[in-house]
Amino acid sequence: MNVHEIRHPLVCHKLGKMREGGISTLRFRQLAGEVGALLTYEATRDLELESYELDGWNGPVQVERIKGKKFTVVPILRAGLGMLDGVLELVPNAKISVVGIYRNEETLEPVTYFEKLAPDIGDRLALIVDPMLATGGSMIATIDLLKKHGCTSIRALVLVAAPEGVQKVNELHPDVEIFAASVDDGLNEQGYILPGLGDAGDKIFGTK
Ligand SMILES: O=P(O)(O)OC[C@H]1O[C@H](OP(=O)(O)OP(=O)(O)O)[C@H](O)[C@@H]1O
Ligand SMILES: O=c1cc[nH]c(=O)[nH]1
Ligand SMILES: [Mg+2]
Repeated sequence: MNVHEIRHPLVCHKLGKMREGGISTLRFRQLAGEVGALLTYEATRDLELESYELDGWNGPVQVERIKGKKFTVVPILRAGLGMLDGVLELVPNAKISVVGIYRNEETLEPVTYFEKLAPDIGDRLALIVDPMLATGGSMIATIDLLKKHGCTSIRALVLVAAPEGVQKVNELHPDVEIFAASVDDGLNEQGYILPGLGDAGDKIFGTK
Protein backbone atom coordinates (compact mmCIF):
# COMPACT_ATOMS: atom_id res chain seq x y z
CA MET A 1 0.00 0.00 0.00
CA ASN A 2 1.27 3.43 -0.95
CA VAL A 3 0.62 5.09 2.39
CA HIS A 4 2.88 6.69 4.98
CA GLU A 5 1.70 5.81 8.46
CA ILE A 6 3.28 8.47 10.65
CA ARG A 7 4.39 6.65 13.78
CA HIS A 8 5.93 9.75 15.39
CA PRO A 9 5.39 9.58 19.17
CA LEU A 10 3.58 12.92 19.26
CA VAL A 11 1.22 11.79 16.51
CA CYS A 12 0.52 8.44 18.22
CA HIS A 13 -0.04 10.14 21.58
CA LYS A 14 -2.43 12.77 20.24
CA LEU A 15 -4.37 10.35 18.03
CA GLY A 16 -4.75 8.01 21.02
CA LYS A 17 -6.43 10.83 22.98
CA MET A 18 -8.80 11.46 20.07
CA ARG A 19 -10.16 7.89 20.33
CA GLU A 20 -11.62 8.44 23.81
CA GLY A 21 -15.39 7.93 23.60
CA GLY A 22 -16.41 10.91 25.73
CA ILE A 23 -13.97 13.45 24.29
CA SER A 24 -15.25 17.03 24.18
CA THR A 25 -15.74 18.99 20.98
CA LEU A 26 -13.08 21.47 22.13
CA ARG A 27 -10.45 18.82 22.76
CA PHE A 28 -11.20 16.85 19.58
CA ARG A 29 -10.93 20.03 17.51
CA GLN A 30 -7.65 21.06 19.19
CA LEU A 31 -6.10 17.64 18.60
CA ALA A 32 -7.30 17.47 14.97
CA GLY A 33 -5.45 20.73 14.29
CA GLU A 34 -2.31 19.60 16.12
CA VAL A 35 -2.12 16.27 14.29
CA GLY A 36 -2.87 18.11 11.04
CA ALA A 37 0.23 20.27 11.62
CA LEU A 38 2.40 17.23 12.38
CA LEU A 39 1.19 15.45 9.24
CA THR A 40 2.03 18.55 7.19
CA TYR A 41 5.56 18.48 8.59
CA GLU A 42 5.97 14.86 7.46
CA ALA A 43 4.23 15.32 4.10
CA THR A 44 6.61 18.15 3.13
CA ARG A 45 9.79 16.44 4.33
CA ASP A 46 11.11 15.58 0.85
CA LEU A 47 10.42 18.89 -0.93
CA GLU A 48 13.34 20.17 -2.94
CA LEU A 49 15.31 23.21 -1.76
CA GLU A 50 17.21 25.86 -3.68
CA SER A 51 19.87 28.31 -2.48
CA TYR A 52 19.70 32.04 -2.83
CA GLU A 53 21.57 34.99 -1.46
CA LEU A 54 20.23 37.70 0.80
CA ASP A 55 21.64 40.57 2.80
CA GLY A 56 22.30 39.24 6.27
CA TRP A 57 23.32 41.10 9.44
CA ASN A 58 26.99 40.73 8.46
CA GLY A 59 26.77 40.98 4.68
CA PRO A 60 25.59 38.58 1.96
CA VAL A 61 24.56 35.12 3.15
CA GLN A 62 23.44 31.97 1.29
CA VAL A 63 20.13 30.62 2.56
CA GLU A 64 17.61 28.06 1.32
CA ARG A 65 13.96 28.08 0.30
CA ILE A 66 11.50 25.53 -1.03
CA LYS A 67 11.93 25.24 -4.79
CA GLY A 68 9.16 25.30 -7.35
CA LYS A 69 5.49 24.86 -6.58
CA LYS A 70 3.52 26.82 -4.02
CA PHE A 71 0.81 25.16 -1.96
CA THR A 72 -2.92 24.92 -1.99
CA VAL A 73 -4.61 23.29 0.98
CA VAL A 74 -7.82 21.45 0.07
CA PRO A 75 -10.15 20.81 3.02
CA ILE A 76 -13.01 18.42 2.24
CA LEU A 77 -16.09 19.92 3.93
CA ARG A 78 -17.09 19.62 6.60
CA ALA A 79 -14.68 17.61 8.66
CA GLY A 80 -11.55 18.71 6.76
CA LEU A 81 -12.00 22.19 8.24
CA GLY A 82 -11.03 20.71 11.60
CA MET A 83 -7.47 20.15 10.37
CA LEU A 84 -7.15 23.33 8.32
CA ASP A 85 -5.78 25.76 10.93
CA GLY A 86 -3.11 23.29 11.99
CA VAL A 87 -1.99 22.74 8.41
CA LEU A 88 -1.92 26.48 7.72
CA GLU A 89 0.36 27.06 10.70
CA LEU A 90 3.10 25.37 8.68
CA VAL A 91 2.19 26.65 5.18
CA PRO A 92 0.66 30.04 6.01
CA ASN A 93 0.90 31.43 2.46
CA ALA A 94 -1.09 28.59 0.92
CA LYS A 95 -4.21 29.31 -1.07
CA ILE A 96 -7.24 27.36 0.07
CA SER A 97 -9.28 25.30 -2.40
CA VAL A 98 -12.52 24.20 -0.79
CA VAL A 99 -14.38 21.05 -1.84
CA GLY A 100 -17.75 20.17 -0.28
CA ILE A 101 -18.58 16.46 -0.26
CA TYR A 102 -20.76 14.33 1.95
CA ARG A 103 -21.24 10.60 1.92
CA ASN A 104 -24.74 9.32 1.21
CA GLU A 105 -25.46 7.39 4.41
CA GLU A 106 -27.16 4.47 2.61
CA THR A 107 -25.09 4.01 -0.53
CA LEU A 108 -21.83 5.46 0.94
CA GLU A 109 -21.36 7.20 -2.42
CA PRO A 110 -19.81 10.70 -2.31
CA VAL A 111 -22.06 13.65 -3.18
CA THR A 112 -20.25 16.83 -4.26
CA TYR A 113 -22.09 20.05 -3.36
CA PHE A 114 -19.42 22.76 -3.47
CA GLU A 115 -16.15 23.53 -5.19
CA LYS A 116 -14.04 26.69 -5.24
CA LEU A 117 -10.48 26.01 -6.31
CA ALA A 118 -7.42 28.25 -6.51
CA PRO A 119 -7.38 29.46 -10.14
CA ASP A 120 -3.70 28.57 -10.60
CA ILE A 121 -4.08 25.11 -9.07
CA GLY A 122 -2.03 23.59 -11.92
CA ASP A 123 1.05 25.37 -10.53
CA ARG A 124 0.52 24.25 -6.95
CA LEU A 125 1.11 21.24 -4.74
CA ALA A 126 -2.30 20.31 -3.33
CA LEU A 127 -2.52 19.04 0.24
CA ILE A 128 -5.96 17.47 0.63
CA VAL A 129 -7.08 17.35 4.26
CA ASP A 130 -9.84 15.19 5.70
CA PRO A 131 -9.76 13.36 9.05
CA MET A 132 -11.25 10.14 7.64
CA LEU A 133 -10.44 8.03 4.60
CA ALA A 134 -13.01 5.23 4.82
CA THR A 135 -14.26 3.67 1.54
CA GLY A 136 -12.09 6.22 -0.28
CA GLY A 137 -15.03 7.59 -2.28
CA SER A 138 -14.75 11.19 -1.01
CA MET A 139 -10.98 11.29 -1.48
CA ILE A 140 -11.18 9.85 -5.00
CA ALA A 141 -13.91 12.34 -5.99
CA THR A 142 -11.70 15.17 -4.70
CA ILE A 143 -8.60 13.94 -6.54
CA ASP A 144 -10.65 13.51 -9.75
CA LEU A 145 -11.85 17.10 -9.40
CA LEU A 146 -8.37 18.54 -8.78
CA LYS A 147 -6.90 16.64 -11.72
CA LYS A 148 -9.76 17.78 -13.98
CA HIS A 149 -8.69 21.35 -13.18
CA GLY A 150 -5.05 20.67 -14.09
CA CYS A 151 -3.52 19.84 -10.73
CA THR A 152 -0.63 17.39 -11.19
CA SER A 153 0.87 17.27 -7.72
CA ILE A 154 -1.34 15.97 -4.93
CA ARG A 155 -0.82 14.59 -1.42
CA ALA A 156 -3.53 13.49 1.00
CA LEU A 157 -3.38 14.06 4.78
CA VAL A 158 -5.78 12.05 6.92
CA LEU A 159 -5.99 11.24 10.61
CA VAL A 160 -7.30 7.70 10.17
CA ALA A 161 -7.43 5.56 7.03
CA ALA A 162 -9.08 2.21 6.37
CA PRO A 163 -7.01 -0.26 4.32
CA GLU A 164 -9.96 -0.66 1.91
CA GLY A 165 -9.97 3.07 1.12
CA VAL A 166 -6.19 3.29 0.81
CA GLN A 167 -6.21 0.41 -1.66
CA LYS A 168 -8.89 2.05 -3.79
CA VAL A 169 -7.08 5.41 -3.88
CA ASN A 170 -3.84 3.60 -4.76
CA GLU A 171 -5.52 1.73 -7.63
CA LEU A 172 -7.13 4.78 -9.21
CA HIS A 173 -4.51 7.40 -8.32
CA PRO A 174 -1.14 5.69 -7.74
CA ASP A 175 0.65 9.07 -7.98
CA VAL A 176 -1.09 10.42 -4.86
CA GLU A 177 0.79 9.78 -1.64
CA ILE A 178 -1.29 9.38 1.49
CA PHE A 179 -0.03 10.49 4.92
CA ALA A 180 -2.07 9.00 7.77
CA ALA A 181 -1.67 9.19 11.54
CA SER A 182 -2.99 5.60 11.57
CA VAL A 183 -4.07 2.90 9.15
CA ASP A 184 -6.77 1.18 11.17
CA ASP A 185 -8.26 -2.32 11.01
CA GLY A 186 -11.07 -1.85 8.49
CA LEU A 187 -14.67 -0.79 7.92
CA ASN A 188 -17.82 -1.94 9.68
CA GLU A 189 -21.11 -2.63 7.85
CA GLN A 190 -22.09 1.04 7.98
CA GLY A 191 -18.78 2.11 6.44
CA TYR A 192 -17.30 3.44 9.68
CA ILE A 193 -13.63 2.87 10.39
CA LEU A 194 -12.73 0.53 13.29
CA PRO A 195 -11.41 1.32 15.81
CA GLY A 196 -11.56 4.77 14.16
CA LEU A 197 -12.82 7.98 15.68
CA GLY A 198 -16.56 7.74 15.09
CA ASP A 199 -18.13 10.54 13.06
CA ALA A 200 -15.33 13.07 12.78
CA GLY A 201 -17.53 15.84 11.34
CA ASP A 202 -19.99 15.60 14.21
CA LYS A 203 -17.16 15.59 16.76
CA ILE A 204 -15.52 18.68 15.27
CA PHE A 205 -18.74 20.65 14.84
CA GLY A 206 -20.55 19.42 17.96
CA THR A 207 -23.51 18.07 15.94
CA LYS A 208 -25.22 14.70 16.03
O1 LIG B 1 -13.99 7.52 2.46
P1 LIG B 1 -15.45 7.77 2.51
O2 LIG B 1 -16.24 6.50 2.58
O3 LIG B 1 -15.93 8.65 1.39
O4 LIG B 1 -15.77 8.49 3.89
C1 LIG B 1 -15.00 9.54 4.37
C2 LIG B 1 -15.76 10.82 4.38
O5 LIG B 1 -16.84 10.76 5.32
C3 LIG B 1 -16.75 11.86 6.22
O6 LIG B 1 -17.46 12.94 5.77
P2 LIG B 1 -19.07 13.03 5.91
O7 LIG B 1 -19.75 12.42 4.74
O8 LIG B 1 -19.46 12.50 7.24
O9 LIG B 1 -19.32 14.57 5.80
P3 LIG B 1 -19.08 15.73 6.89
O10 LIG B 1 -17.62 16.01 6.86
O11 LIG B 1 -19.89 16.85 6.35
O12 LIG B 1 -19.53 15.24 8.23
C4 LIG B 1 -15.26 12.15 6.23
O13 LIG B 1 -14.95 13.41 6.74
C5 LIG B 1 -14.86 11.95 4.81
O14 LIG B 1 -15.05 13.09 4.00
O1 LIG C 1 -15.40 6.26 10.39
C1 LIG C 1 -15.82 7.18 9.68
C2 LIG C 1 -16.10 7.01 8.32
C3 LIG C 1 -16.55 8.08 7.61
N1 LIG C 1 -16.72 9.27 8.22
C4 LIG C 1 -16.45 9.44 9.53
O2 LIG C 1 -16.63 10.55 10.05
N2 LIG C 1 -16.02 8.39 10.24
MG1 LIG D 1 -19.69 13.30 9.05
